[in-house]
Amino acid sequence: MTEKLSDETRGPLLEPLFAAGWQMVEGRDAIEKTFVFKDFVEAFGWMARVAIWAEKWDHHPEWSNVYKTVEVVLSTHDVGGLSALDAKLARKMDSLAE
Ligand SMILES: C[C@H](O)[C@H](O)[C@H]1CNC2=NC(N)=NC(=O)C2=N1
Repeated sequence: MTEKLSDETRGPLLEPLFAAGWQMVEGRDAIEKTFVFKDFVEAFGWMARVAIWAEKWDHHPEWSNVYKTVEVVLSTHDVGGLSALDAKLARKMDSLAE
């Protein structure tokens, strides 16, 4: 069952993501990161690969794409804030962008 991150669990899960360029969304329990790729094909290819994992895990990003830039916000709507699924999807996004 998905649960909102507790005070004890959020530090260890989120600190590595902050070090990797993620940050808290102002006024919301959500994380955001802007990914910039070489061109549109790279950006959209990455989105397609992420989408397969998102669907597999039934956990979907809020994102927008303009040419080679993808702005991502992750939060768990079912719990009204961050859950471990957001950290898991963020790590997958980072590894697929490498
Ligand atoms: C019914 C379905 O499983 C839920 O609505 C899933 C789908 N994808 C989701 N994605 C995200 N980011 N948060 C959710 O709470 C969520 N819930």
